[in-house]
Amino acid sequence: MESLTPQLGALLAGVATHVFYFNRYEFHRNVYAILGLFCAAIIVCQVVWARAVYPTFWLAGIATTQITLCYVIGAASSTLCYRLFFNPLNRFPGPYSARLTDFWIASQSRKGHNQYRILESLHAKYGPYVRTGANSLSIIDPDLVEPAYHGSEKAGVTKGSWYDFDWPTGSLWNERTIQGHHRRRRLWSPAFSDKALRQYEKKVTQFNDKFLARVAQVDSRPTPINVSELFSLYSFDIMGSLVFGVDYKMLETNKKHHALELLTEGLAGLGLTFPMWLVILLRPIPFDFGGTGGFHSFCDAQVERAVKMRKFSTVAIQKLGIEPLRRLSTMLLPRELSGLTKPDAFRSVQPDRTRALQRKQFDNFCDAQVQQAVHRRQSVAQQKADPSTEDHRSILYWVLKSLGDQEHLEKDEFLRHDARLLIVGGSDTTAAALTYLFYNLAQRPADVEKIRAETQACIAGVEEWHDKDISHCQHLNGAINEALRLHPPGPSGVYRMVGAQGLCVGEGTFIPGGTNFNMPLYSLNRNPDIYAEADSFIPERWYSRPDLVKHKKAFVPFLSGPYSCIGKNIALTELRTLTTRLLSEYNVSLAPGEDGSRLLHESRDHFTISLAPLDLVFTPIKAREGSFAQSTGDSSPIFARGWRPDWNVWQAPRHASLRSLDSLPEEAP
Ligand code: HEM
Repeated sequence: MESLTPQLGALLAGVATHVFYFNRYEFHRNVYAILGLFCAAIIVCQVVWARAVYPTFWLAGIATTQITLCYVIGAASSTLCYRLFFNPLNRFPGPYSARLTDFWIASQSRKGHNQYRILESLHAKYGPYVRTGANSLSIIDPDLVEPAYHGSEKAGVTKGSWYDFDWPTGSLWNERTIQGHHRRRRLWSPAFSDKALRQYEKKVTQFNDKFLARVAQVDSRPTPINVSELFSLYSFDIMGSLVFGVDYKMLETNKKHHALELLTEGLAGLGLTFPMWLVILLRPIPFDFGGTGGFHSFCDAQVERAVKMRKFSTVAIQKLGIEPLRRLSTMLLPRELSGLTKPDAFRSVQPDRTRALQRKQFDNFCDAQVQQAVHRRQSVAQQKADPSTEDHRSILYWVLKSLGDQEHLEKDEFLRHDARLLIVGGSDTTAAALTYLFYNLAQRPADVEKIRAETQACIAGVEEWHDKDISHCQHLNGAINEALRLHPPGPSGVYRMVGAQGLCVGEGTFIPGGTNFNMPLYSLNRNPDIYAEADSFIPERWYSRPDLVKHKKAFVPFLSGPYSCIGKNIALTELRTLTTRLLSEYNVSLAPGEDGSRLLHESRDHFTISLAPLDLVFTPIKAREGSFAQSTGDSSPIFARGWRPDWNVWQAPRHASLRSLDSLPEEAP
């Protein structure tokens, strides 16, 4: 019995560390310290026992291993027992495996990057509260919207541990405490003031012109346009110009900037909710998979590394056996690569960059832009140049102004993170909103007519109209709301944590303190308890049919409260002005053979949605009103029936300001 005392002690120590530490505190931020302490304890044990207790180093090693194992078993069994029997979250329904591990939900969504769809099916099965992890819930109860977002400060709700993926640095968005977040957001306020927004709108107008030029380029022969891509180019061009003051000219050249390519793939891991301790633990691995690429990228990187090693030593690979690698790649590689034959799969992997590296490159790109913006501002300030030059009006200009004359701002880790945040937050989201809006409008000519009529009434006779002239157009706003409701750009919602005191929701649901939760916007926005005819696109529900919205406060596409979207007004300006411009000149329809199923089913949930293609046809209104429309004896639905080569007899309307773009290449995007 006496000889078992150290093992028993280690077992109890394991239980105690779980009960008094791991189970009570967020330990992921200290994961390195914990690991270091653990390794140090093992080494001390080994050395002390080898010198003082056991006759040989070998025997001391066996004893140390036993003790270590006992400690780990103690901590693991205590965790298991707690999760199975004592966790207060066990009264919430959900898959049994979700009780045990946070890996469950990540493993479910890893293959298809479709977490929001998995959450949708879980809610359909279990109701408004679903257990999705050892300490997390997914909730679509409208009563939670008020404390979670509008009144989060009062309710003690903060951002969840998910936001620590860049810990200990990170952007404004990663700031979890209300005070810390408030402090940082104050710096950004001047960049989003009314005065600044008025200046940004001029830039938005320039990009609207360019967008119409792209469409006009192909409209003399209505050719299908992949609008997912074109709206991405548009929104990224705008964000580059607004944030950094640089025009990347993607709309003119119809070519994606490499940073945009990197952005999409590099952020894929954000849509997977792996436990944060693992993400932080594995981050410094040379392939830098951690920040957001997560476990998935790490696995891809490992496979890639293994494949590269093959080049150096075929003999070694032969000894390892290629078959296990192939199997591993089938399991871990993105779906599009799995199922390929062995050489194909490896050929595809080799030239491909890992997502982690792509993210790193995207970060480098943003850092370089920040550096240039800082230098530009400094040099212009030194020359006392005209402060009304365009560069001065970028978002970074305002932020640098708030920061004052600090030295080496280009190296400011937080500023660099914030610049990346703006690019990501402002481009993907707006592109998604525009794409889904036009997906719906393309199938609803009556809504297009209504929007056209009301916007034209507002801008007719106004020489240079602005967003404020159309911002009250009810059908336009209603259509935008419906697109954001049915297809939220961040479909899985955001991650929040309940304060230590817990939270009472509605009439009697208590969420224990420290619980992480998310409200998947996709499911929340289609909840029949909140909206009548929840799956239908009905713009009128936002103005003349209030009976179709049962909980108005539950509609939060930009969130509300202290953590809400800072770029909401810019986004709405883009959405309203571009839609008005497009619909005033074009009818829109699905391209022949397009039914939107790629967009609906193949878009990937990377926290924001990464869009699959959608082909639309824009047809000049003049053409429709002319003899062709009459010759079919049909009205607007004709455009959904297919493209006819004889449409090319109609000349595209040209905006006077677009003549400079006439030299653009001829091919369709
Ligand atoms: C339709 C377009 C947009 C939608 C639906 C949208 C939605 C959201 C949502 C839901 C959040 C909260 C995220 C969270 O708490 O995790 C957010 C935050 C944010 N958005 Fe947007 N956004 C859009 C456009 C934009 C634009 C154009 C910009 C930039 C100009 C932008 C910049 C930001 C920033 C900086 C944050 C972080 C704010 C903070 O943490 O204080 N967004 N957005």
